[in-house]
Parts: sequence; structure tokens; C-alpha cells
Amino acid sequence: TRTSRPQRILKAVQRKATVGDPQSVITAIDHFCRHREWAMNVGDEKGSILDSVVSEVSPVTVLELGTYCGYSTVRIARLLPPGACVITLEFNPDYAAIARQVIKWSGLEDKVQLVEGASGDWIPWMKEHFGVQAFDLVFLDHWKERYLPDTKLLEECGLIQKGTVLLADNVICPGTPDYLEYVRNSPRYNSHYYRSHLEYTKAEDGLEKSVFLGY
Ligand SMILES: O=C(NC/C=C/[C@H]1O[C@@H](n2ccc(=O)cc2)[C@H](O)[C@@H]1O)c1cc([N+](=O)[O-])cc(O)c1O
Ligand SMILES: [Mg+2]
Repeated sequence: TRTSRPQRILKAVQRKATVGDPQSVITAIDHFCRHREWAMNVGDEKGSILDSVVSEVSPVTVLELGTYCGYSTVRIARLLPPGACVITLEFNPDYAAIARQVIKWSGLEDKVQLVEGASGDWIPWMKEHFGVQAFDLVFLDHWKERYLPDTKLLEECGLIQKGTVLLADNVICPGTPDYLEYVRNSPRYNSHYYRSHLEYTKAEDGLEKSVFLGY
């Protein structure tokens, strides 16, 4: 049967990117998705905003919700100092298998912990299983209707503490209205919208950065 889109993305990486060179992996995926086949990576334009937030926060522990093919995982991990890591949650085993190979190709496997399963199942175990005290940065890019419940779950589990930064993709397209309403109206968050475009298109989309102010 036909290959899957993630398999075709991995092929593009293996054809065009240099092993151990994360930037070449990012460039290969962006070129493929812009010129051959669209895919739901955060992309180069929003990716630059992601980069600037990661650099500004310089996080020690990052949580990414929604690995897909590992594009944003590589973007984040390439900017992390030694000792810092990103835990990334992926529900679909086929996507996870591709992402592991993309992350390995980039040479960043030592900075990445890819966990297979549902966010709602794994978040309550993060402290016990990974020894995480709290996340410095959370990148939300999974099922849009899970952004709000998972944020509340992270709060309840004490994984969001004063200064934790939430960065959410797709707050306009496809949109996460209930999440946006929550972080923008809550007195416990300081929220800012970075206007941009849906990956590889001219449609509007953007990232919402929300800093937790503590209780
Ligand atoms: O739908 C979108 N994203 C959903 C992503 C979902 C990913 O999160 C994983 N996951 C991981 C853990 C879970 O608990 C649940 C799912 C899923 O297995 C999938 O890999 C989307 C759509 C568009 N779009 O233009 O249509 C653009 C985007 O940038 C998007 O991110
Ligand atoms: Mg997205």
C-alpha cells in the first residue's frame, strides 16, 4: 500500500538532511512541506517565534504535547543547553516511530524523551515517572480540544508553577477558543498573542504565550 505522509517526510529528511545537523533536518521538512506536500508541522514562520520563546525562557525541562513527526521537537531540542531536555507526548505509534527516526537523524536523541500515549493518562505520572518538579515551558500542539483540559490537569498536578510558560500553536487556525478564553481571562496568566500564518500558507494563525503568575 501507499506510504504514509509521515513516512514521506522521513524519506525527505534521509534524502536531503545531514546526520547530526538539526538545521538541515528542519530545512528538509520545511522544503518538502512547502513544495511537495503540506503537513501540520509548526513550520518555519511560527517556528522562528517558537525559537525566540525557547531562547528567552532557556528552559531546563520542556513538555511538548503532540510530537507528530518530531519537527518542533528538533526545533526545541537544538536550542537546549547540556542537561536540559524535552519530554514529548505522542498518541499515534506510527507517528512516534517516524519521529524517533527524525530525532535520531538530527543527533538530538540525548535531549529528547519521546513518550507514547495520551496526554490525559501520562500527565498525572510525570512527577513520579520522570522526576519532573515543574515544567519551565509547555508547547501545546496536539488535539485542539485537549489544550484546556490538559492545562487544567497540569495545574492540578503541580506541573505548572510561577514562571512556567505555555506556548500554544493554532490558536486561530484550526483554533482553540475555550483555551484562549481561559488563559486570556484568568488572573493567574499573563497572555500575549504572536500573530503569524498557518504553516506553509497565507492564512492567519498564531501562537499564544501565557506566563503563569502563581496562585
Ligand atoms: O490538528 C492539528 N494538530 C493535531 C495534532 C495532533 C498530534 O498530537 C498527537 N497527540 C499526542 C498526545 C495526545 O494525547 C493526543 C494527540 C497526535 O497523535 C498527533 O500527532 C493541526 C491542524 C492544522 N490544520 O491546519 O488543520 C494545523 C496545525 O498546526 C495543527 O497542529
Ligand atoms: Mg500545530
